[in-house]
Amino acid sequence: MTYNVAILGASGYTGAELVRLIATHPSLKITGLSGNSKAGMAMADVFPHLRHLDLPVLTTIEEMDLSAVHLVFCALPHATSQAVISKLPKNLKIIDLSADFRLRDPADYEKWYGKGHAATEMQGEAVYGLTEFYRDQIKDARLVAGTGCNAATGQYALRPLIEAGAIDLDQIIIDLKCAVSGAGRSLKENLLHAELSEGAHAYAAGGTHRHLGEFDQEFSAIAGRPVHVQFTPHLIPANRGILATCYVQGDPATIYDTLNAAYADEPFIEVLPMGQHPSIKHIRASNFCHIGVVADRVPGRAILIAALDNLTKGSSGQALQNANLMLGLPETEGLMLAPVFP
Ligand SMILES: NC(=O)C1=CN([C@@H]2O[C@H](COP(=O)(O)OP(=O)(O)OC[C@H]3O[C@@H](n4cnc5c(N)ncnc54)[C@H](OP(=O)(O)O)[C@@H]3O)[C@@H](O)[C@H]2O)C=CC1
Ligand SMILES: CC(=O)N[C@@H](CCC(=O)OP(=O)(O)O)C(=O)O
Repeated sequence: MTYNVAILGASGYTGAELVRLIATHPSLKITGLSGNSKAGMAMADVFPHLRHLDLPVLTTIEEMDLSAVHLVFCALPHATSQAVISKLPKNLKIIDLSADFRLRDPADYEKWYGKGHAATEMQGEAVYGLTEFYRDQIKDARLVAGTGCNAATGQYALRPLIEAGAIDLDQIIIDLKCAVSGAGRSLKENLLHAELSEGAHAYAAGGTHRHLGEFDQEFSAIAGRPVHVQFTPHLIPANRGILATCYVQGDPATIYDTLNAAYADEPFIEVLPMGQHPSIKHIRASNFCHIGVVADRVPGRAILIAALDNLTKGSSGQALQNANLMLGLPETEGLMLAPVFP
């Protein structure tokens, strides 16, 4: 059977990445693509790298015919997303890539996003989209909330360790580097080539980045008590990729064994041999996440390094993995592409 899918926000980076991945998916057909300022344009004119594909023209969301669509990917900015999703037909399966349905508590949403949520009843219904940890719920979900890309990277390194009680919960530091496509395709001064290239800077230091809402929600739920990690992201002059270096207190060998056991059967999570360092070059444009464990020179301390592609495992690849589950398809379908190297 072929399932029809529509992509809202197809003229953005994650939307285009969804098109790239779905183009060779054996069971999905793209029947609708939306843009906002780009509505009315051909995808080939917005994204020349997709020129070889026979794709629908970008329309507005209002113009889109969803009557024969099985699943919608919503790759819109947060806040816009909740307004759009709350009006979609109730029979549609939806994967939201924005932040709008990641936080289960409306008060948390308001705290981290500075505005009340307009569809609080749907917040409770949404399943958090970190596939490896919510697989069974995702299979039966109508609405799945794709994770933040930074939040996903840190969680892959740390979740099994918190679950196993293998690290000190009050001494977790996540030092993360994010490539520029993480900020989306809209024009921002600090993303201009002249200001970005040869540079690197921290942002949202001091515990203000909104992905802390996801870390707090998820880590505290696993631990059964509040967990407040220290987290500072940095913008780096790369196009795609996230590298999270996490400093923890715990026995390195136990940490390594715990991660290895947790991910032994996971098709997309690779724990590297002890002591090896992941690189964003090794997961580029793929759905893989690499995790390295290094023992510190001081006993009882370890460094975890996780790398994934923000546009693939951090958003659109994750979304496709979840779509496969929601539609009863093999979870890895369309996603086993090797990373692009060099
Ligand atoms: N980039 C990343 O690495 C990640 C992004 N996300 C989240 O995914 C979502 C999409 O991100 P990304 O693709 O990077 O964003 P982009 O800025 O690249 O794209 C945004 C898309 O939304 C459309 N859009 C903007 N405003 C409106 C509106 N008012 N009504 C309808 N459509 C609108 C744009 O249309 P047009 O261009 O035609 O105006 C475009 O298609 C965001 O919520 C983001 O936070 C999540 C994880 C990672
Ligand atoms: C470089 C850069 O700006 N990166 C973004 C990553 C955004 C992301 O994961 O998406 P959401 O906005 O959907 O949470 C950031 O750190 O905010």
